[in-house]
Amino acid sequence: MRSAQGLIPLLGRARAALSLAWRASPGMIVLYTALSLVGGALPVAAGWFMKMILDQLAGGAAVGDIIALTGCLALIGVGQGALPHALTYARASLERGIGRLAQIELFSAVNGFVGLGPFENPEFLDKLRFARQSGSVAPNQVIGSLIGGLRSLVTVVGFLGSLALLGPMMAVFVLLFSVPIVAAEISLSRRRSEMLWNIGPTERREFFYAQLLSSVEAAKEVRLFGIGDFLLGRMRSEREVSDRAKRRMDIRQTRTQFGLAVIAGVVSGGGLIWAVNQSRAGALSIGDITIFVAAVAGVQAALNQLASEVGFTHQALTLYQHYLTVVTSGPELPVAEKPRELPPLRRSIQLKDVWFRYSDDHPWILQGVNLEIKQGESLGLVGLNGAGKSTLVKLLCRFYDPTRGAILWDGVDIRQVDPDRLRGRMTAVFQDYMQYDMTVKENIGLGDLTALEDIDRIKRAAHRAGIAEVIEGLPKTYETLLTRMFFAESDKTNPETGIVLSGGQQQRLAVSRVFLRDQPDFVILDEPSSGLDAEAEHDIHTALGNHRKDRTSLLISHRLGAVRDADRIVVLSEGHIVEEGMHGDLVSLDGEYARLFALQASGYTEDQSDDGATPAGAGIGANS
Ligand SMILES: Nc1ncnc2c1ncn2[C@@H]1O[C@H](COP(=O)(O)OP(=O)(O)OP(=O)(O)O)[C@@H](O)[C@H]1O
Repeated sequence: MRSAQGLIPLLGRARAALSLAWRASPGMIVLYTALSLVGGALPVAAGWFMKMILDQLAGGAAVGDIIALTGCLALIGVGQGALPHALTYARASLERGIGRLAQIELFSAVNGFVGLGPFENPEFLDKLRFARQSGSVAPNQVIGSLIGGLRSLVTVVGFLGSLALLGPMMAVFVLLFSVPIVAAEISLSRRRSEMLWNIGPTERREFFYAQLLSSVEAAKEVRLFGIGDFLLGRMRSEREVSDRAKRRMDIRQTRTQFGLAVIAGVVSGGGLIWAVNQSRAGALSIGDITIFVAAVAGVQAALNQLASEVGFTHQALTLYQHYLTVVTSGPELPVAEKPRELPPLRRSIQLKDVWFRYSDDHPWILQGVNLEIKQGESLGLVGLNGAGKSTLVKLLCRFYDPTRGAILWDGVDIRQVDPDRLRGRMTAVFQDYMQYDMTVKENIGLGDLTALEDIDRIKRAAHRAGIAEVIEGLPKTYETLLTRMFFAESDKTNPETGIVLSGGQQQRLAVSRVFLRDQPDFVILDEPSSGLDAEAEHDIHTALGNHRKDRTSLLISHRLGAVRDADRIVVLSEGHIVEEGMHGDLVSLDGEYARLFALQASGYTEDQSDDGATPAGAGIGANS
């Protein structure tokens, strides 16, 4: 486990957890503390009143005196009965407040990441999982333990004081008994935290298989290839691995706690023998024995409670490290303190000797790429799978920074610009575009929040993406929910509660987000038409072509016909630019592009002459 385990870091985390709890709900903390302190004093008071009643009875006191004492004891009993409910209410309110604030702070921090690095890093994803679990658990645990500890302390001090009056050695003996309990609980919690971290990857894999078995995306292949049992087997064996680790931990814990229970029994039994002997010798009254028994039991229960709270707190604080790491990490990419202005693009976007790899352990994806995209130019980018095209897009959007080299916007390094301003000047359809489980209107409106409520702009964008007609036919047109996830029991059979679009329709919706941004300086289209039928692809490329006209654009497509009308085409291979020029130049060059183009063209021209191959499908969106 990588998190520091020393006392100082733990105290630092405890302070941070308490600070969060205080910011979340100061009033409830005060109420909860007050109720807890009263709750801690009540058992001691009950013990003393019981002792006094018994001593009065044994001494033949007046009935009136005994009734008054009994009345007080009854009142204490009422308090003891009612208090747990008040405590539960206060605790639940406190937990809700802490949970809400922890969630907001965590997701604000996640939202503050500039790029994609953390989201594509498995170690970070593990941290995030623990952070989500521990973000509210630790502050709740610390505040609960602290107040519960105070309450136990009141009980322990009260009873120890009583014990000290009766037999000072017994008080010392019972107190010493607490040391091994607390030490054992801390050791157990440390081991449990380590175990939880170690089984993180196993649990992630188990979760992955469970997702595959239940997700609609995977259901087709799972059934067609008959891999359900195979995945089930893998999920089960991952589960068995994590369960074995947890069982080992449970056995260790049970063994330790059994040992402690034996010691507790010996202490109580020894104490009782001592008290009975003292009573026979006339040194203790019946009432003294009562309070002695209550004190030993009360101190042991309070110490046990205290020790397990310390153990839980230790474990929660160990995992809380992940929460603090996430919320305090700040942006993962450097953000300029005084960002430079980013006026509309006038000259070019330039990649200067750009090298990139995802981490030091990964291979180079881009190797010394030099590329200038002139203002107003449409650039086509082609290359085989894995050549680095989408990676280059990620750098242009500043989802990552180049490992070496720079990307310049009119000569300004994009690292010196506010990332939001940079992205505000672009628009994009990504290869792995999103469909949001929201209404049609929102799905389009998210392309430009200023248009979220501007139905005319949204309709225009839908129209240009060729999806308007489909939307008009939906039960609630632009207000139709594009998911069946949120239906209520009462309307689950009502189609108006949500529909599912086809893959191509979803892609058109993603394209309409591009059309919503009226004046983007730079348009990125990474396989914008991969899921469309031939006619739709033609329509979309024509519309996108118009949208790109006079704008700087980058179009990535494996269908070379779609990029052939670009002003310039660049061929990327294994992280290098290997060819560039216009379609005709590249075909004449007879290199990689010509080879790929001929390969695609042959699929359409089998029964035509070989010369002048113009693939019908490959020519979609072209000037041909
Ligand atoms: N987050 C990541 N971490 C590590 N490696 C990655 C990551 N994303 C992509 N890669 C690797 O980078 C290389 C280039 O991937 P990229 O997606 O840029 O290629 P591409 O040219 O867009 O391919 P395709 O045509 O298949 O979309 C691939 O080898 C891929 O495995």
